[in-house]
Amino acid sequence: MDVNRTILSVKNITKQHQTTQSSGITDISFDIIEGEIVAIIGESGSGKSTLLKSIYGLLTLDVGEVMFQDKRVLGPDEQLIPGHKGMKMVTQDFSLNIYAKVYDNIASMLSNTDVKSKHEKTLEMMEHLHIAHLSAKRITELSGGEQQRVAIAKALVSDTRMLLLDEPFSQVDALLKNQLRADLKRIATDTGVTVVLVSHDPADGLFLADKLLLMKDGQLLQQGEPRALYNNPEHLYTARLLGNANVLSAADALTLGIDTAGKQLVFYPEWVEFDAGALQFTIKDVYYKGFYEELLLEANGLQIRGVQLTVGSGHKKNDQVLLNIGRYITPDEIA
Ligand SMILES: Nc1ncnc2c1ncn2[C@@H]1O[C@H](COP(=O)(O)OP(=O)(O)OP(=O)(O)O)[C@@H](O)[C@H]1O
Repeated sequence: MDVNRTILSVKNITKQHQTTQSSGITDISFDIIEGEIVAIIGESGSGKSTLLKSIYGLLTLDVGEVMFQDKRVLGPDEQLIPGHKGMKMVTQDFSLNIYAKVYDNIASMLSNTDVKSKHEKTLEMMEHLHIAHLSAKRITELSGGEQQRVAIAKALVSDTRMLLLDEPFSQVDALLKNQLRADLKRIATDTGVTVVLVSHDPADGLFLADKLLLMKDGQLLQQGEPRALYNNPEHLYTARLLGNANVLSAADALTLGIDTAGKQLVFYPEWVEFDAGALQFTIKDVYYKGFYEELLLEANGLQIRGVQLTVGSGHKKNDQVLLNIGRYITPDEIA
């Protein structure tokens, strides 16, 4: 039997920062199941970091509570070292001792009462993170990606059940990013640890997460499994954040023969069928992207962006093409 055990429960939490404008997070509630990877995503200033810090016990909440393994997470006014010992947060600066060796950075998290077990656990964690070969290197000798693995190993070695990651891929280039995303997924599966990460790049969430939490203006706008949210966004914000959504007004939709009953028409470029249907568009521009081309299409001043074709499909600038908007949604208008 599949037993889904809640490891974290966020109950109606509100935290307003002391500024003249309203800022922070308002009345947020959700549960996280043990072993899940959860990504908190949203535009800049939407409250992602405030939420992560609240979960970790770094902020004194105005209202509500965070329960980790059925115990309330205490805030900074209640205990000197915030949080809970089963949770660890890895921040963007990694907080490593840069002069110490990789091994010592990780081992320093364990007590000396059982030196043999300390050594074994450190070795085991380095194996898990694929950094055993770096054991004797100093942090200053490592790349950004390697430092990140050491930081995660350090966070996980002391029986951590939940890993909180603040923008884990912000320090690495695009090539390494895919590798690190895949690594993080593997590590979570191998160790069974629950991961909560904050990212300004929704692609991280789509790639990695079992569950997305979409923040907007300090509120939890939508939550759910990435594929479900991508395919059925309740709000325009969700479609814009997760995909390269095209948005047309109801009046513009009508000119294309689509009656949206006054709502905006939203569709991803991959929902547009090419050389099909009866909508005649002009190719206004072709953007070369390597193994594919992206088109800018226009009809009567209406533009459709992001439709992709494989290179060599034969379509070029100023060609007339027929399109069919094979699928669209008319989500609620939270911009
Ligand atoms: N310590 C603070 N004092 C005052 N206001 C704050 C503080 N921290 C955050 N805020 C404000 O609270 C709101 C949410 O900020 P937060 O950092 O949580 O958002 P975010 O989604 O993580 O943003 P970003 O992606 O830019 O890091 C913003 O309006 C921000 O200016």
